[in-house]
Order: sequence, then structure tokens, then C-alpha cells
Amino acid sequence: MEPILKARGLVKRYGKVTALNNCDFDLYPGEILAVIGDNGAGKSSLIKALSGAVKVDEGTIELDGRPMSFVSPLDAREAGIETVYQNLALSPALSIADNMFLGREIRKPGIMGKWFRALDRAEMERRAREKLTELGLMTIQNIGQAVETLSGGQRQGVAVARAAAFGSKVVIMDEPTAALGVKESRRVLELILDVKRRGLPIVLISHNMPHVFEVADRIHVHRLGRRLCVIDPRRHSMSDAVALMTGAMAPEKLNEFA
Ligand SMILES: Nc1ncnc2c1ncn2[C@@H]1O[C@H](COP(=O)(O)OP(=O)(O)OP(=O)(O)O)[C@@H](O)[C@H]1O
Repeated sequence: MEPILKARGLVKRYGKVTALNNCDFDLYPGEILAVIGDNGAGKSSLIKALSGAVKVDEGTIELDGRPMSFVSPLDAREAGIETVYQNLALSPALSIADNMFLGREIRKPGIMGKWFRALDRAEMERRAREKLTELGLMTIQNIGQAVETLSGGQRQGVAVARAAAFGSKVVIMDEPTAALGVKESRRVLELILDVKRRGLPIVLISHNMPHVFEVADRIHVHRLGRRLCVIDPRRHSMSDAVALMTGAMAPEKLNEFA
């Protein structure tokens, strides 16, 4: 099977800091791939490169076998890669429906250019409700409710639902359960599994080992700006993962694959 998203030899420098140092990456259809690594290992830089938020200095990215050169997150979105960023990127004062369609608002038909036509709020609300129901998120009562009035878990749910609704090829999630309570984290993990069941592959960046081991099919261990190895959570333990991440154990010590 060919990877749906593949990167080779990524290099990203910020002045004297090399955040990505010849990094490879593979995501296969239908899988949840966790990316783990110590602070500063370069996970966010990798995700930013894959989602078009930063331009790499060297290396190649292929989506579905086609070379990509993203210069903005919009390029990646248009290609079918949706990203849920750590800081969420939801607009608190806007409603759930408006947030779902932020940047791709539905407008009423008409002869005038796109920006002059009125927003079709009823249609956006209908579709937002449909998506949130599909993902079992209808504990959110009022689709017109402002996002700032939702709980942390509900907000994360809206962000995940938006990514699932629009990501046609890949969904990337950066620390989706950070700062959430036990119950809310559970709901978000279930959502991630739902997205996978609906056929979308997911890249999950997380420091939370129990969460990673619960949902991931494979784990990409990132260290010093590159992929150190890929491990199978069914064959290796959390302490193996942590030892690899921190450099306490060399990958040769495991019967790793990939
Ligand atoms: N915009 C930037 N300007 C300068 N240096 C940066 C920038 N972004 C990242 N870096 C540096 O690149 C390296 C990798 O950072 P990155 O955020 O990718 O790591 P990370 O693995 O996501 O870390 P964490 O788990 O702490 O979020 C770090 O040394 C960081 O200081």
C-alpha cells in the first residue's frame, strides 16, 4: 500500500536552529498515526510543514502520489488536508455554525461576486447541525450559540467536527486533548476514532501516552528533528516509547519496523 501523505528529507531552519533535520514521514490510508517526541523535537514544525503553515527549506511532500508545494494553510486545505491546531483557531465570539464554515462561508445565490452576496446562514446552520449530529455531537443544543459559551471539550469537538467535515484526505490534530478534563478527553478520543471509522486517516500529535496507546495504529517517534523510528503500540510499551523519545534507548534495541 502506498502512503496517502509522504514526506522525504524535510529540512526547516529558523536562523541557527534546525527544527527539521532530514525528516521522513509516512501516513497510510485509514490509519491513526501518532507523532510523539520530547519538547523541541520538531513535531510542530513537521505538522506545520505538512499543513502548509511553514515552507520547508528542503525536502518533498506528496499527497496521493502527487508532489505538493504548499505556501499557505489554504493550499493544504484545498488539497484535502485539514488541521486542528493546538490553539484551536476558533473564533470565540462567533456561533458554532459560523465557526464550522469560517473561511468557506456559504452565500446565497445571485449574480453579484461572491463577497457581495449575503451569507446563507440557514443553510450553514443546517449543514453544521447535520455534521455535528453525524459525529454524535448534538449535546450542543443550539447551533447559533457562541463558541465562547461552550465547555473546552465541546469547543474541541467543534474543531474536530470541522476538520472531519472538510478534510477530504487527511486530518491532522495537534494535542487535541491537552487542557481537557477526563470526560472531555474521552469524548474527543471517541470522535477521533469516529473520524477514522468514516475512512479518514489521522495524524495525532500528543504528549499523552495513554491516549496515544489507546487510539494509534502506529507511532512515529520524533527526535532531534527527524523520524527516529516507527513503533507498533501493540508490540511495544509506553516505557519503550518514552525511552526512545528521550534517547535513553536506541531504536536498534527494539525489533522496530519501518
Ligand atoms: N518560529 C520559530 N522561530 C525560531 N525557532 C523556532 C520557531 N518554531 C520552532 N522553533 C524551534 O525549532 C525547534 C523545534 O520546535 P517545535 O515547536 O517544532 O518542537 P515540538 O516538538 O513541537 O515541541 P513541543 O513539544 O515543545 O511543542 C525548537 O528548538 C524551537 O525552539
